[in-house]
Amino acid sequence: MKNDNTITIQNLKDLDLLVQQIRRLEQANERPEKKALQQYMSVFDNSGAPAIIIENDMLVSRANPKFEELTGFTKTEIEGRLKWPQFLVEEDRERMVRYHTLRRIREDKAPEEYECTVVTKTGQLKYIYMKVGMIPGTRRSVASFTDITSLKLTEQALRESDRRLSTLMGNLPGMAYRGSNDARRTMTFLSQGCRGLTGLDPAVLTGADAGGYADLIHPDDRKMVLAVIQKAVSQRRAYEMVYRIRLADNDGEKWVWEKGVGVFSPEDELVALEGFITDFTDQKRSEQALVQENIRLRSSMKDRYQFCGIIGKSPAMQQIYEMILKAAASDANVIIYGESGTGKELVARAIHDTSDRNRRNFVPVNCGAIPEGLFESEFFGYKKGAFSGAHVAKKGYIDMAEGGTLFLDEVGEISLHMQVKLLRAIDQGGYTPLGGNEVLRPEIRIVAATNRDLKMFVQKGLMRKDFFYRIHIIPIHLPPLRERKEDLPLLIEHFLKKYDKQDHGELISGRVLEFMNRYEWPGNVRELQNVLHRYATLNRLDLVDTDAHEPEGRLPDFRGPIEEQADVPDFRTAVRRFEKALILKTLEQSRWHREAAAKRLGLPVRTFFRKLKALDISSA
Ligand SMILES: Nc1ncnc2c1ncn2[C@@H]1O[C@H](COP(=O)(O)OP(=O)(O)OP(=O)(O)O)[C@@H](O)[C@H]1O
Repeated sequence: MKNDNTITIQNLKDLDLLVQQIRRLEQANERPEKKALQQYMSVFDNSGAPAIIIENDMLVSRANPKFEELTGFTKTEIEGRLKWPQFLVEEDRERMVRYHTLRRIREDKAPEEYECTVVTKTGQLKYIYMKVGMIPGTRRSVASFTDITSLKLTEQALRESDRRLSTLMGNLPGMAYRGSNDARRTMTFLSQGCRGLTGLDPAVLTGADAGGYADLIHPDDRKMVLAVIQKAVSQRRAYEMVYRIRLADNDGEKWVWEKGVGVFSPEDELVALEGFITDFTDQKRSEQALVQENIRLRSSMKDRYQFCGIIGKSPAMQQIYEMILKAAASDANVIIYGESGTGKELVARAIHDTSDRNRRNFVPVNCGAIPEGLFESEFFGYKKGAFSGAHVAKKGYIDMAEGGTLFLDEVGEISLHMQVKLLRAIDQGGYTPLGGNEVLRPEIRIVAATNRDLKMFVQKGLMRKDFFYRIHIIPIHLPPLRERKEDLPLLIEHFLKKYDKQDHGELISGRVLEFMNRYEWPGNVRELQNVLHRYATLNRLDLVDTDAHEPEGRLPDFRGPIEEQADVPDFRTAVRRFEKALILKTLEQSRWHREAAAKRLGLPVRTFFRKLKALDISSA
């Protein structure tokens, strides 16, 4: 505090200084001169905080303008007329009188600072925080106030909303939580719903030496739960999952549904996880019952001639349908063996579509078409700027398949080096997108496919044993078309219906059908599909005869497209038709082995696959 007239008491600290100053003058035995006193009184009056001087008999002898403002009484109404307790609510009076008396017996006996409630002239209540000190050598005290009404009201509103929230949470059919992001899932708060859900009192799980919530999670689900949380938190998004918990006292288990989110500080540090967990047992049980019922119904269906878009009613295909349903009901990895064109991808899709992953992605990857150098970026993705040319971040296949199915077609083409990386990614180790630093732990199911003998690959050292055993859990062997000729009529009918706008179906004579029946179908269903597609669009039936004898009247052979297409409208169309015919012919010669066809044409595998797509051959 400075010693001039411009000084004001801005707050309680200034009041302290004022009292100390008076005390010093007293101690120095220098009676404050009239002028100095006047100065102090002026400071008192100009104080930014309400202040009063209280006499021994509790009469207020001086009040500053701020106090007038606070209470609505004027100086004339207050000074020498009103006693301090008269400004207080009934409940506070006794306490204030006690402090007042104590302070005069021994100053340090009474608290210096406290809260009380003042009643204004109009009867309004004001919450105040006050500080009181004795004026040395006198029986007077000086009190200064801070109006904390709005603070108190906010506090009350907060308490009320807290109360309402906890009533609400207490009555919810589940438990709300706040906890740390650690492997034990330490909880700092659990709503009362904890008892109903887990059989445990919230205090048991939140106390200082409580075991973490992770202990309640079923051991088979724990890894998945932690991985889902880590992944969501690292991507700043909410997590949601269904898993099992074990109940207290070995009282069985429950399925629960959890949804939560990471809470971040303004400095962007993860401070907690908050969310909600609710009983999901009934829903899960009815879902499981439905899947079982589905399996039962489907298994009991006799003579199924098609399943999830797969055509075939041979006993071999019936067995495949059973296998698909069994694989769909489990979460284990699947490997599909079969020659090219037997429908391995169709089977993989059917497993995905009938499993409870069907709301997430099915991501097909042709491992044979990815050059070694691009493998990592294709599978793991990359961040923007990870390498020159990475102008935008790109998701990898693994991330795209999160929660769903990753279909690894031609899995035998994956190099040993990449097998290690993939294995680590899908097991505990996780993976990091190129140019990134967070470790992602995927939750995917792998369905792989191959037309090679993978056991032989392992023996020859072309496939790692651990990788093989990781993917070879449920094997499905798709029979080639020549071993299920009884499916031919159904397939022919199906494809002609699909492609034939002019209804050539009737034009396929008995002799041609017979020929088709004897034909070996090296390209399996894909070849049959392409032959019929061409037949429907070009009115030509091309088959490369192997051992079968052609029917009388010969099927038309492959002919040069230019002579045949005399009505070519332009150069580009002509080139396109030529390319298509050439590729089809080469595919036939390579028994529909696409890599072999690419090699024969001297094209890089990727380019060849692009062409197949552009010319609509792969989907034909
Ligand atoms: N049983 C079937 N019913 C209907 N269409 C089928 C059937 N089998 C295969 N197809 C069709 O044949 C084509 C090839 O099938 P798919 O791609 O699933 O075979 P694949 O075994 O994965 O072949 P590849 O090993 O060459 O990748 C697809 O267009 C598919 O729709």
